[in-house]
Amino acid sequence: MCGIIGIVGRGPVNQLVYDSLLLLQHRGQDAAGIATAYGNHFNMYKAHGLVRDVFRTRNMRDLPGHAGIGQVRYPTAGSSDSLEEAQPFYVNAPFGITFAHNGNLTNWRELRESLFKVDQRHINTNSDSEVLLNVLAHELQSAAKGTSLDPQAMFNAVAAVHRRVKGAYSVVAQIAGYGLLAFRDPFGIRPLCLGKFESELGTEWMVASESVALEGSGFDFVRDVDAGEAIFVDLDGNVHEKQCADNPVLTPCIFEYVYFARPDSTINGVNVYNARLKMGEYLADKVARQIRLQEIDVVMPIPDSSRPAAMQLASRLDLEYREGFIKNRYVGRTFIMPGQAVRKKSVRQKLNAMSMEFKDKNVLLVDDSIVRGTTSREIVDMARAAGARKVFFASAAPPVCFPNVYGIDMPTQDELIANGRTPEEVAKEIGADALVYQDLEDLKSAISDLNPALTQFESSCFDGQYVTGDVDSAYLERLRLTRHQAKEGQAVGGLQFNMGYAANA
Ligand SMILES: O=P(O)(O)OC[C@H]1O[C@H](OP(=O)(O)OP(=O)(O)O)[C@H](O)[C@@H]1O
Ligand SMILES: NC(=O)CC[C@H](N)C(=O)O
Ligand SMILES: [Mg+2]
Repeated sequence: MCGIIGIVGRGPVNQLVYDSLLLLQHRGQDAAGIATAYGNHFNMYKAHGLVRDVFRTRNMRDLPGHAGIGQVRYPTAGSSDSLEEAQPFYVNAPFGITFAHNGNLTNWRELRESLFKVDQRHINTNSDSEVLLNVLAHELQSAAKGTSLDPQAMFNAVAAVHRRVKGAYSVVAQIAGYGLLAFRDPFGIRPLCLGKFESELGTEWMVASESVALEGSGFDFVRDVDAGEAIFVDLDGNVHEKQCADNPVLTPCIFEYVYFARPDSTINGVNVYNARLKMGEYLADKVARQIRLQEIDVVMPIPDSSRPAAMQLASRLDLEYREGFIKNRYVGRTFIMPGQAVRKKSVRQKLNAMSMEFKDKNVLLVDDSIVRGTTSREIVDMARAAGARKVFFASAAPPVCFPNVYGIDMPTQDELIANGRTPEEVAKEIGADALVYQDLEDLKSAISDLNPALTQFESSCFDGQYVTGDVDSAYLERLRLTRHQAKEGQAVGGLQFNMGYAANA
């Protein structure tokens, strides 16, 4: 999951983009980048690492301008090693565009081929985002009247993008000399919202993945960008908006509410913290049906993301709530780290069990989700080593059994611990005495209860239903093989593949 920011301000925006990216750091820890517009000239800097490590004073000084975009990356296509795949991206024609994307395209291979053979555009990385930028650039070129562009032409271009592209995409793009264009795919799978700030010099606008980035930077939340909608803010701060999809159906990723988003964000009218409290309530009722409550001495969260759900579960069941695991605040999120070895090592570095909370107790550990089982395996082990008698486990999300192709890096089924296993078998695998999973219907209700208008969700990792309609078993098998080949170090793409592709095509 990546985090994106776009700002049209009244003064220099480099610090503002930086500060907002810091507020989205939980969405991507691999690379960060900022591109600012100074008149018709773009300045850009991107590198691997956390925001605070990427930008030095000299880099910030080299980012002048009253408008800018930024991105924090969690790769789902290409690789985490390639700096060329870090964002923002830039193309020089038409007009000059800098671009940042959150999401993942499902038809990027087909698009890359048609871009090369028909549109005569060469893609030089394995990033689906570079493909998306080039589709946008091509459609802007087709929609523009000669050398000039108006908002209607931009909206026509976004409509054409919607017709060609499949998958998840929330986008911010700067068009040199014009302003900031932002849009969201017709299902609104990834979040995107708009905010404003009344400065002494006039209104400033910000588009961000999550509302926390707006509010934390002093901006007021205005609204979510609708599924399929495009918003254009010109360099004078005038806002133009248009629905560009033929048949938009808001179907947001349910995993944003479970894990990805910050609890203090509000997405599609639902506050994430409240949704997690509700998940705790529904989960409590299922725990009460499956485990004898007298057997549980204490409920504990697995920091950080499960805290609200665990707290509410304990309160509903009238059980004691304690924090037995202390988190090292200098270790990031383990799930979004690249590679299993580093994820496994980081769980131990990140969490430490305090024996006084575990000794001779039966504990119920609550996590927001169990995906590969990296965290739960280690945690159950740590709880026992700290003296726990019985270790029960509850997950605020249902079993994750299917790959995600829309911006979460879980591309193969065989890495998912619940794939092909019953909950009892997963319990055995992680070493727990019992395991309770949330039901999918209850998870959906936990969110819909807070906004009854929100009834449809992208929940493929739980139910195998892919909303874009182009993901079938053959697609998933190809994804699996690609991933296995990549792990074994075989050439499956990258720069050399692209060059070969160009030469042979
Ligand atoms: O089964 P797994 O593959 O281990 O994935 C699930 C775990 O990963 C996430 O935690 P993470 O450490 O990424 O972040 P958090 O501090 O926000 O909980 C999530 O909250 C679960 O704890
Ligand atoms: N998680 C995301 O949003 C990833 C964006 C893009 N697909 C990349 O890999 O860089
Ligand atoms: Mg966690």
